[in-house]
Amino acid sequence: MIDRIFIEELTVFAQIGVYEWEQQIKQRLIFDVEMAWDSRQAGETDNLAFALNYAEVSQFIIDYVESKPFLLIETVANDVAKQLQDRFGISWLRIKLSKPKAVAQARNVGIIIERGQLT
Ligand SMILES: Nc1nc2c(c(=O)[nH]1)N=C([C@H](O)[C@@H](O)CO)CN2
Repeated sequence: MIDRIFIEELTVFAQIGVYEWEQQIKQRLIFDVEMAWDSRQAGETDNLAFALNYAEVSQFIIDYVESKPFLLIETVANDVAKQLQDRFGISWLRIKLSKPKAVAQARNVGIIIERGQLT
């Protein structure tokens, strides 16, 4: 299956980081997400019920990441991937998670993960 729903540059303000000073502030994380989804039924019926609702997925990511503190971006990416797969029935996804202010000399740093199988 080759269809994908994507979300680009979803911004979330999170308590994230390994250092003491990072526990006191919120920092910007940016998500780029690609999710495999068979879109044929939605496309044939024009019915959102058969679609992977990107608005719902976006809101879930925001609520989840804002709900608790994290140390590593690895944990955020891994947890969000697992939650999305379990809650929305997504067989494969790729998450690029950026923490743009983390290294002053770099434009951006982050992680890219893929989970599941492209069927
Ligand atoms: N691979 C990682 N390296 C680092 C992380 C991380 O989450 N994953 N985090 C930090 C600090 O929190 C940093 O962002 C503070 O500027 C350092 N390295």
